[in-house]
Amino acid sequence: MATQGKVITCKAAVAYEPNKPLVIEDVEVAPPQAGEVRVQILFTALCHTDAYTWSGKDPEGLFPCILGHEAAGIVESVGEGVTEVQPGDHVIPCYQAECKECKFCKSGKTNLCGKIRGATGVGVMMNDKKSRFSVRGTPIYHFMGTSTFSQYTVVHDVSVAKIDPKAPLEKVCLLGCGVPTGLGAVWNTAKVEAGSNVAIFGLGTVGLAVAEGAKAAGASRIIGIDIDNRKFDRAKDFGVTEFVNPKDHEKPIQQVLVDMTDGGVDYSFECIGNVSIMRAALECCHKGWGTSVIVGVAASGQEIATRPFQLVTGRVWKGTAFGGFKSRSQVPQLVDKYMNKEIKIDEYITHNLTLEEINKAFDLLHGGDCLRCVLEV
Ligand SMILES: NC(=O)C1=CN([C@@H]2O[C@H](COP(=O)(O)OP(=O)(O)OC[C@H]3O[C@@H](n4cnc5c(N)ncnc54)[C@H](OP(=O)(O)O)[C@@H]3O)[C@@H](O)[C@H]2O)C=CC1
Ligand SMILES: N[C@@H](CCC(=O)N[C@@H](CSC=O)C(=O)NCC(=O)O)C(=O)O
Ligand SMILES: [Zn+2]
Ligand SMILES: [Zn+2]
Repeated sequence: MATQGKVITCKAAVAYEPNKPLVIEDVEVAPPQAGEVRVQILFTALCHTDAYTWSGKDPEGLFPCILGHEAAGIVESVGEGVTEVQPGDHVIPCYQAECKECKFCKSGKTNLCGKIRGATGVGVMMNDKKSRFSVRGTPIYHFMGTSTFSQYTVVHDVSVAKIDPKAPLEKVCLLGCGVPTGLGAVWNTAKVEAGSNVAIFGLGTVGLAVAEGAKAAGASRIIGIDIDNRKFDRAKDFGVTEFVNPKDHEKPIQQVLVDMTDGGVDYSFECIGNVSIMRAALECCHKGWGTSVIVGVAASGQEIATRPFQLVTGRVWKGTAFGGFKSRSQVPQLVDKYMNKEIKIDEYITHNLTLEEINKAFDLLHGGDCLRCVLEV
């Protein structure tokens, strides 16, 4: 490979300051060190979490940085000791690593991995605690261990899933975050059973993927809650059977749902990132067994609250990261499921733009029509 072992200069979208438009820059990307992989990113989507960090509300948000964590590409080169991928492999970068060796990975109880989390939380690589990105000599922080708003990125080898080379990268990039998160929240975290009543707060990509997962699990009532009535038509295609807009009711939304479901739902999912709604999602659950899963990411300083009596009387409060999927093992399986038409992806892609148009893509993300916007990088 002509570029192997050399610095690559390529285009990337740099976030210099919170809420200031991203700048398309010529970025220098250093070669991968031991245990690292340099990936040519071909397609990346935007997730609400990118907007959250860009907003300045993420306590781990560091600037200047290269955001992006829902992408697909091709391995350009690998560092010393990398055995599981090689140049030319088609891959999905995974912000939730899977080393298969740490106490988290070995526990069998979680998909969280501890091997590199300390480095990814401070925007650097594990080896030397430095960034592989720079612009005119100034280091640019990594983000979530992925930084996919760049034509080339460097990731840890434990953060890259090798996938079927026949899979269309412009579609399966979505398996880097939102769709698995929603499906896995239902299948892995809540373990919804057939016949259950489910409430989903927030009908964006993550909420709709929860609906898709709940339908596949055989849920009988799937109640979507959103503040925009236009969301319902689209949500029906993903499995939502009933729609509630809190603005149409005087009573608190949890009471509305309790009344609708003879005492509360079996499972609820908060897919917004709003701590008041997290409380409502818990309190709309049935006494004795109702389980609420927090999926949304809330801003720094926000805290959840409820009367402990809600838990004493049998409701369960849980959370999920990447839907509980073990990334390197299970992302390739999700790709296969998509190829076998067992899960949707195309239906979540409402817009397609290029990396140069990334600021327009962020504007779209805040409009009600956009689920996922895929950028050609
Ligand atoms: N735990 C994890 O691993 C992951 C968490 N996330 C988080 O999940 C959340 C959802 O992500 P994503 O689907 O991309 O985001 P979206 O913004 O697309 O979805 C959120 C939806 O909730 C709606 N909404 C906003 N306020 C309310 C309200 N008060 N009541 C009901 N609905 C409301 C929004 O409407 P409108 O568009 O009109 O504002 C939107 O349709 C985010 O917080 C994201 O950071 C994402 C991926 C992984
Ligand atoms: N830095 C953020 C962390 C936000 C968060 O919870 N991220 C999710 C993924 S959100 C994807 O779109 C996650 O996987 N969390 C587990 C983890 O190890 O980060 C903050 O501090 O708010
Ligand atoms: Zn995401
Ligand atoms: Zn691990």
